[in-house]
Amino acid sequence: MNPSLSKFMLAHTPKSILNPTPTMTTSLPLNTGGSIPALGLGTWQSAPGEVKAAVIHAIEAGYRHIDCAHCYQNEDEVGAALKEVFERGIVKREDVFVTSKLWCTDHTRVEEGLDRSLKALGLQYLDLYLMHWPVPMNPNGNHPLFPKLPDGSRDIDHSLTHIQTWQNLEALASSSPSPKVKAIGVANYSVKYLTKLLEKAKIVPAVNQIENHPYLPQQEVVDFCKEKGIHVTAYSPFGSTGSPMMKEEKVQEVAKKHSVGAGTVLLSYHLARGSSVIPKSVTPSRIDENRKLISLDDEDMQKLEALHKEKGVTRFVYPPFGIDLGFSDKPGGMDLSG
Ligand SMILES: NC(=O)C1=CN([C@@H]2O[C@H](COP(=O)(O)OP(=O)(O)OC[C@H]3O[C@@H](n4cnc5c(N)ncnc54)[C@H](OP(=O)(O)O)[C@@H]3O)[C@@H](O)[C@H]2O)C=CC1
Ligand SMILES: O=C[C@H](O)[C@@H](O)[C@@H](O)[C@H](O)C(=O)O
Repeated sequence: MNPSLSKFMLAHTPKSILNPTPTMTTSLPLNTGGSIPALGLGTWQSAPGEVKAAVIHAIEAGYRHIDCAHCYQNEDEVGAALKEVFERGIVKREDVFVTSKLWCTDHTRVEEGLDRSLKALGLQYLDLYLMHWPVPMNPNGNHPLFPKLPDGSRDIDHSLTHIQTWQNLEALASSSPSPKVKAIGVANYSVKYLTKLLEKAKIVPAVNQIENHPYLPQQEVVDFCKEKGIHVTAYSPFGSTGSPMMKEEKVQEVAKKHSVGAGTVLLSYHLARGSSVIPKSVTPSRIDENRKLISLDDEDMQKLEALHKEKGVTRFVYPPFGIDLGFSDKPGGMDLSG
């Protein structure tokens, strides 16, 4: 085609055609050659007794991505839900993207941690296995998940670093003949920790799952991940428990402009940035509502991107590890970056 004609057509093509409206099953590429569905169901703090119904409802409603973790203490119920949807023929195993995470007390026994999650979930393989935090904790402490020292602080295991944990995950991902994980990644990694990891890594993490919303855009992490080919998944998109971000005035203004709910704006913000997003709900009507995504325009994004400067950076999820994880909004603590 004549180059000036193609330039003209590009300039006059509606933006909606160039950037089609994302849908919940829009697939985003991973550096493994695979892909991840743009929207997943979160399961943290989804109580046993509620999470099975939530997962079944989500799959029936079209979700194809479930975010789990051993630490959530509900993987057996998620597994029961998956068993049911597979048996009822609603979806096949290969049509659902299942993520789980290696908990901090399992850094010295990654295969055991993985096998425990696979057993609870009733699966032969995971689509993605993440290191939940770059912080090893005592595997033989006074609590299986949250061991503490007598002074009440978290019982950190200083016998290994997150880099050794990553090397053990790499071995799992490259085991033959068929690895039990299709992809490995990390969560809660700052640029500082990622830089140290990449110096030694043979496999670049497929994903970095981080807290992300307009009060905590983490632009430096998102940009760094993009440069290194690491996909970002945004967690706590509504500001976690009680969804405080939904009340934000500017979010509501954007929602009103597009005649959608505040949740749609908060989820669509990540799609506009090339990230996937994993809202949690155990409420059927909200699980349905959270499927809706739209294309936000530059004006909307500018408004949302200015929010953390106007209101201050706010991080809703920051466990008391006592460790400096390299995030500029949370200085202090021991440096374990290696
Ligand atoms: N890697 C990590 O360290 C972390 C990962 N995650 C993952 O991300 C997921 C999402 O983050 P999470 O912290 O749970 O919080 P979210 O930001 O997803 O918010 C969840 C809260 O919002 C409510 N909610 C959901 N949808 C709506 C709606 N449409 N209208 C009003 N309220 C709504 C939920 O209530 P209800 O359920 O009662 O409907 C719940 O109280 C987690 O579940 C987990 O899978 C989260 C934190 C850390
Ligand atoms: O994924 C969710 C969060 O990371 C959660 O697992 C942690 O915040 C945990 O409750 C902790 O206290 O360390």
